[in-house]
Amino acid sequence: MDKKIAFLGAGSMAEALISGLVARIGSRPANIWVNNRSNDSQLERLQKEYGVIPSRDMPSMLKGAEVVIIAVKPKDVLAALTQAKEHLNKDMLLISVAAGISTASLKSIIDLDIPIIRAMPNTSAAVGKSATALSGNEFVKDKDKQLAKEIFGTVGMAVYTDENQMDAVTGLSGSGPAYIYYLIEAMQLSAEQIGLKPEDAQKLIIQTLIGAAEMVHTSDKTPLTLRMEVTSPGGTTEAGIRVLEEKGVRDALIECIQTATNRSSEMGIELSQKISKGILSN
Ligand SMILES: NC(=O)C1=CN([C@@H]2O[C@H](COP(=O)(O)OP(=O)(O)OC[C@H]3O[C@@H](n4cnc5c(N)ncnc54)[C@H](O)[C@@H]3O)[C@@H](O)[C@H]2O)C=CC1
Ligand SMILES: O=C(O)[C@@H]1CCC=N1
Repeated sequence: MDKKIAFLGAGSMAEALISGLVARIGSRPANIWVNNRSNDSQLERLQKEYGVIPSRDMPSMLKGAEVVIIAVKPKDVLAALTQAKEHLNKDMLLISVAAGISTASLKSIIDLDIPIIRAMPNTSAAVGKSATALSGNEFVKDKDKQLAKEIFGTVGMAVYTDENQMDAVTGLSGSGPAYIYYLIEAMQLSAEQIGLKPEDAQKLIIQTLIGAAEMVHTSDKTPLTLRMEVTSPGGTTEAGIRVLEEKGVRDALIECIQTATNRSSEMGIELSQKISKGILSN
């Protein structure tokens, strides 16, 4: 891709997207510009590792940029966009990955009628496996939708949805990798306790997860059917799953995703309040 892309923010999400873009679409690294608030060594590292251009000079960053991606924390969106807004124009596509922040809030900060896409990827973008949901404001045209889909499509799967679904997407798949890592951490701890060698356990855990994901992905069977196929009456799985049920793990997961979803919506409200009070700092 030959388009100039400017990243405002250079943290985990920006890096996951950059690494995916550079590795997968052969985006020319010299077309990817990136800034952050103050961490010079992080910018140097990104330059070294991916060949992208670090810059804190907003006019140079945004001059000729066709896509501007906001990848700062939700609480920093107002400050970052306030700094950028006079260099934005209607030929640009603004994409925000900030959790909870609506396209209406973004538009009210920049005060410009330009296409804005709210995206919710996840950090598996770094390995080309993000699950990304996208939604756009009223100025988004088909070509903008295609461009965003191309960008996020190169780092995984990308689908369009209604903006009112985005908080739920954030709670489910935006935060989702962390839930899976949490499960892996627990499996690692238990492997230690049951006396497995850590290096064997690691390989077994990873392959078990990949295999189960692949089964759900490719099989016509429901997860329940697949689970029942593992569960022999009176056997090990039944004994293990009984503990999960007794401890309320299913309910805990449901509550976890609901709470993350609620938090996304709260973060949106917090930003709206800051915008209406004109508070730029954290
Ligand atoms: N980490 C994740 O799994 C995901 C994160 N997101 C969203 O991505 C955004 C970034 O998250 P992370 O990368 O995890 O955060 P992070 O804390 O790793 O990175 C944030 C970056 O923004 C920079 N920054 C702060 N204020 C700035 C300003 N005024 N101008 C320019 N840069 C500024 C920081 O220096 C840092 O480089 C958040 O809004 C988050 O909701 C979305 C999906 C998944
Ligand atoms: O924890 C967060 O707020 C961000 C949004 C989705 C994943 N990480």
